[in-house]
Amino acid sequence: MSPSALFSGDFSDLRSRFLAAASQAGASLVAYPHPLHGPNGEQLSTDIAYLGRPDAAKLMVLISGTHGVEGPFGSACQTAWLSQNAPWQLPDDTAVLAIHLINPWGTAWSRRVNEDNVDLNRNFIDWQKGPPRNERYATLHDAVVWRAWEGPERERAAEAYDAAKRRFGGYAGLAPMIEAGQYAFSDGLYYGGDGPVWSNRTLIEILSTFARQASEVVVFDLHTGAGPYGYPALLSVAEGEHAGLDWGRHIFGPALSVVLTGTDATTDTGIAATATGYVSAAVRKALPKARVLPLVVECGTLNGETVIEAVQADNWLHLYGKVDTPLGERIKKALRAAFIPEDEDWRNTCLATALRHFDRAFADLKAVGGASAEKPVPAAAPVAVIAHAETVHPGAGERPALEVHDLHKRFGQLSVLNGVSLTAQPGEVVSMIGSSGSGKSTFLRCINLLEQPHDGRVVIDGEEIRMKKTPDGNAVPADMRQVERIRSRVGMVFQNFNLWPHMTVLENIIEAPLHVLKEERQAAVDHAHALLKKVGLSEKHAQYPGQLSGGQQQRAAIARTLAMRPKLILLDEPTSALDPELVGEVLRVIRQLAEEGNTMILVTHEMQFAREVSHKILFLHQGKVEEEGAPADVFTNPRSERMRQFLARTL
Ligand SMILES: Nc1ncnc2c1ncn2[C@@H]1O[C@H](COP(=O)(O)OP(=O)(O)OP(=O)(O)O)[C@@H](O)[C@H]1O
Repeated sequence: MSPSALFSGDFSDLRSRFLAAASQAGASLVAYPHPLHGPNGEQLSTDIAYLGRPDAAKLMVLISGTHGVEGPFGSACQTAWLSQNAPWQLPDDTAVLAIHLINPWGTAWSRRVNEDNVDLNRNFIDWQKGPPRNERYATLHDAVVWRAWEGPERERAAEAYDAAKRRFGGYAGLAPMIEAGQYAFSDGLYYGGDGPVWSNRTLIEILSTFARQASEVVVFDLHTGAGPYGYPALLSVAEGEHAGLDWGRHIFGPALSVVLTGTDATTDTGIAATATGYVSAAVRKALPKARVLPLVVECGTLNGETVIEAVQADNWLHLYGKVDTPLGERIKKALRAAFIPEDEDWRNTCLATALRHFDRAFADLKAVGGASAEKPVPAAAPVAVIAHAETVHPGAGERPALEVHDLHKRFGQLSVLNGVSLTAQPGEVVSMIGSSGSGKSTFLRCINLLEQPHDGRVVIDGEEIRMKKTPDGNAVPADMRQVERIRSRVGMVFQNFNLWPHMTVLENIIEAPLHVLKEERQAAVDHAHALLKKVGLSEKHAQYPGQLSGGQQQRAAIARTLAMRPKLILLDEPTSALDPELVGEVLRVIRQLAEEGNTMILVTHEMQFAREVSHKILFLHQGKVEEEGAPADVFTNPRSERMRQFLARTL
């Protein structure tokens, strides 16, 4: 395989090449499954390969995919270096840890950010202290984030952008303000998040498992997209001087550029010296006793303004556009080209330079304190899979969270459900899609008996709702106490929020826990505050629903649902009553619930979101399941003509 071919293919190709090279090298492999899947329905994970003794004091770490779409470069470097040095010989005191695609979602979906629109390299801040403020970005936000691809709003944004460029000395003056990262606009560029994201938590877990023993550590974080085209730069990014930087200067001399970051710091390397929250900071913080040399290989591609335009367009596409359209495909292609050019020379140069840096650093690492004898690497343990508590894959072998068999419902003469069945395993997200009037909402309402089905069975968490027949042949619940009990385990989020207008947000949330679950008041209040923090509404607890935006009301409604600790959450078009700019904040909360392993049945018209977040899609047509399956199958290869027509209308 030619070196440049190591860059090609999708997430699964990169992953299988890395795993093959790592096993050939004799590495122990561990997979950290990501809670979401890729565009082809593939299971996503961050994989690690560890070569050497577990107690090795000297450790070389290679990280790829911090910015998802840049992943193919880092992956190619890892795969090539592991293959090039096979069969591996290592001294007893030296080990290698390759962390493959730390933001696997971003690589799989070709996004620079992660599943929460977060720039991972701005997320490693000290969250105890709270995020820094970026007032300058706030003044630019409306100029770089627009809701419509064309039209007056986009034109106004373009004018504002040009005016800002004139005011701040061109794009070069603007870039440090935008790229510094910001923590106030979750739909914005270089958003650092509102807490540690999955990739952040996973990296820290990996380091504390595999690097804790090491006292001398070299870390390479592999990037593209900044600096001159095809000219890989070697950088070390730090908030201040430390021993690792001197070590780096000693190894690389003038080939290493040290970038000291700070609010008004500058650099000519193409990366943002104004930013905080870099991986480099995280590694040093995670390994406080070690001497750490954090290095970045940064391969320049297109000029900075073209790169940021590609990122901006992708941000629009993800928030307001549709990926599966000619425009969507054009935007994705431009984004990929801005980070991984289809250019054999660029690829070969970047790869060869990175491998040289690895070799040089590794030679010095082995020599620290005197080189020990090299020996063949011992046989590796088989692949292990670490399932985080929060990412446990929907449960095989457990009883289903929900089973619905052959559900029928009529309104007068109108047959709305004509035998709908559905099974959801614990932790699964099932999305119901279909035209208006196809019966989706009615189906949800029948599950918790807000509507009474005429026939069929509903089993929730193993308990079947007992029904009896009336003299006219209809089915009604046999035991209303059972219905109440089961209902208390099923949360429902409505299109129109349904908050009590005369109660504050906090009172809305504690109402049912106090009266239905009989929780102690203080416990209910504490839980409510924790939930408000989770949905980003800590400040709003004393406000009344009428004082909140639609998106905030819906997030409060979600917190109220969660307060009942539901086994199953039903969401009935939770974003369709919202203005477009408020949809994203609610989808992000729902996505977080999915990542945390909540079982959810979601009725939605947000196709891209359904595709990304669901394990299963059900397409209803005239009260029947017309098509069902994994999102990648249903959206990419619809079997029925009706589904094809529906997608053509909605995508
Ligand atoms: N309470 C009711 N009484 C009479 N007809 C009803 C009632 N609720 C729903 N319907 C009818 O049942 C059909 C299915 O409605 P339902 O709301 O389940 O569809 P849907 O697929 O959720 O549509 P949408 O996407 O527009 O919300 C529609 O024709 C609707 O008018």
